[in-house]
Amino acid sequence: MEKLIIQGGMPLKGSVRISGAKNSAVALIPATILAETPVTIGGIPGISDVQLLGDLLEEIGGVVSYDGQDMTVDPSRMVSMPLPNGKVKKLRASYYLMGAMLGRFKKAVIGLPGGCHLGPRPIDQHIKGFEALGARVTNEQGAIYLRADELRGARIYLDVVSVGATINIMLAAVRAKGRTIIENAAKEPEIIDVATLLTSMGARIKGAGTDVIRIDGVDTLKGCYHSIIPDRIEAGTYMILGAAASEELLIDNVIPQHLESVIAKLREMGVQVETNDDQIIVRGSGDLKMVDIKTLVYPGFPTDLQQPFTTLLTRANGTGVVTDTIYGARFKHIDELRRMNARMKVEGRTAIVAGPVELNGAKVKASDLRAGAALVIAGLMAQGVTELTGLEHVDRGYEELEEKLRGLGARIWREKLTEQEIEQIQNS
Ligand SMILES: CC(=O)N[C@H]1[C@@H](OP(=O)(O)OP(=O)(O)OC[C@H]2O[C@@H](n3ccc(=O)[nH]c3=O)[C@H](O)[C@@H]2O)O[C@H](CO)[C@@H](O)[C@@H]1O
Ligand SMILES: C=C(OP(=O)(O)O)C(=O)O
Repeated sequence: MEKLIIQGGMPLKGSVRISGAKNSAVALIPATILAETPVTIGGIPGISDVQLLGDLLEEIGGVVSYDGQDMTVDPSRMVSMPLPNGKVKKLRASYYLMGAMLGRFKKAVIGLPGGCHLGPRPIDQHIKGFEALGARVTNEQGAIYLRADELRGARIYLDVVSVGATINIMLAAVRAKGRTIIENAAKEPEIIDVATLLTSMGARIKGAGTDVIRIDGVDTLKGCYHSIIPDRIEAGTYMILGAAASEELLIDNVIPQHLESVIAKLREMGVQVETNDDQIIVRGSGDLKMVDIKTLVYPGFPTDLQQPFTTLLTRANGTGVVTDTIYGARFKHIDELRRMNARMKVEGRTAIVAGPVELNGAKVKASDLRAGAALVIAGLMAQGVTELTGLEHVDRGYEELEEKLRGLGARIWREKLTEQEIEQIQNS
């Protein structure tokens, strides 16, 4: 086990290149199951969720190679091996194996997924979709059993706008007989990315990126090459860092349109943000105006950036209200930020932040992925040294975090935890 040591207070400057999108990669990799010949995806980020999914595809007979950029999956010898336990429980996105294996093999057994603990993460809409397509779905001792004699297209109205359910239903429906219509679908860029891959594989999908998606099932899908979209959440994290602790930060390999809500919020605070085709430049400013944040489905403010943005608000003047309408309990970073001198508290689905305050370095723990990002930014803003544990969460989503930050002038490195520190963490 390791900890990150962050020596705060260094002014950051320079440019950072954004990796491929985690939340696309974790759906694109399972989608390769649906093909009958090898699929290559370019720009796959080197993060632990990717490693786990690669291992899972190998468990079911896939041949997977990854050179740190391109991942090639040969799905030709895959079988519908049950995966009730083990690695499926370590990440949320293992639920995409349900849709993909159901689509290809008409059966699957997948343990209920893990991922960040953000409060309840139900999958009732995924199951409703699979059932509408003709699958029988049962939960037996914590594993979901899916079986179908054949999948038939259906009209499915999602009761809640869900990224996971939209993608999972799309994965199953591309090889169903006839037309599927998903109404009240989510519109996130990652959904368009998955639909683009599936279309290159031979699927017939219209409307991805709008709230009605039409899918005409096909009998077979073939291999192809697909280039992943840049990670808008990683980009947003560096934009927030740029506003919080840099003179000027250039964020390269980004699609600015994916971050309009974040750009607008930063500008509302008085941060200078410039965009061009595939870059964003953020200039930190002395005085920041306090703002309220409310997370919403895309194109609203992303829940995945709520936690890092809360850290930035500690520098702003006044009192702000942060509301997470997607995951109302996504506030485990607040207590840790308070250890660093932040003035904030949680009230129901909101956090109240008062600023400006000067953050102090402290020993803190990441409870989940974006809480980790929030604390890394806090550590870089703070006076003194911050020691961050819980790095297994951060490693799920940020490729080469320390390397990228050191490239901007940050003093940040990893150290092994002592036995005494490991014992303290295990007892806390
Ligand atoms: C809409 C949204 O912002 N989705 C985010 C969510 O995706 P993720 O795929 O985890 O969540 P969904 O988009 O599926 O869920 C959105 C909301 O619908 C609820 N729900 C979902 C499925 C279901 O069957 N039943 C149900 O009630 C969820 O509890 C949540 O409140 O977290 C990911 C990781 O943090 C983000 O990358 C996604 O952008
Ligand atoms: C919470 C996240 O990931 P996951 O849904 O995979 O747990 C995230 O990407 O912020």
